[in-house]
Amino acid sequence: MAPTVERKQIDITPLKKANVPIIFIVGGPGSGKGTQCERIVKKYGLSHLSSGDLLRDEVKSGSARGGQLTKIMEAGELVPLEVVLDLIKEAMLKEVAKGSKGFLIDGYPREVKQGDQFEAEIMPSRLVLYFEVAEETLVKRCLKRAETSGRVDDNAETIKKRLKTFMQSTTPVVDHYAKKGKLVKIDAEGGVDEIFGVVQQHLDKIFK
Ligand SMILES: Nc1ncnc2c1ncn2[C@@H]1O[C@H](COP(=O)(O)OP(=O)(O)O)[C@@H](O)[C@H]1O
Ligand SMILES: [Mg+2]
Repeated sequence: MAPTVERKQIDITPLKKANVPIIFIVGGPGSGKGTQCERIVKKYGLSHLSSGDLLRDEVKSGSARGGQLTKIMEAGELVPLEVVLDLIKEAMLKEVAKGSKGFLIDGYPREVKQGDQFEAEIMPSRLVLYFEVAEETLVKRCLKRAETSGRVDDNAETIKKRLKTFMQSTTPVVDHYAKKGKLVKIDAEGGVDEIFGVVQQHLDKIFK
């Protein structure tokens, strides 16, 4: 039984007051979530919060919790929901204080209960953008990124585990939001510009 993670008491009233659109960005490792989020931020001025980046920052902080996190990430497994959710909440509050127009929550949810917990504690997401890429393409892209990323989890062995985690835990997220009529599935095999063209067709409807 995983040790229960103590929750921080975080007052999210400012988030509820701001009531700006929240978009979940879902996709396998190397599916291009981060790349497309950069384009979206440039065009729509939204706040981009990557769960992986927030976790890596926590690891870099040298905190005791960071030490535990890096082991889980190197194993390609999922970090406890509560840890990620509290990091995201704190980051969202900082953004809202600066007047955020909306959020791209990148790399979260990675399992159905994460999405449900987020929506129960904060507010429902407006849309779920799912970047769909074939497994072999994901592996190729991650190995290519490994040449420069310096990430502890960009190596052949961990990439395989992350893929397994994605197939097992995250693909159910896609069906979960498809059933809610909130999923936009985007073929992300092609070039960055072509994919971003499709992304804009969906986001232009929300952000004038
Ligand atoms: N929502 C999450 N829940 C649990 N663990 C997460 C979550 N997001 C990221 N992680 C951890 O951080 C690692 C890297 O995530 P990320 O940077 O989003 O990878 P990528 O961008 O390649 O998909 C994941 O393999 C996992 O160990
Ligand atoms: Mg990423």
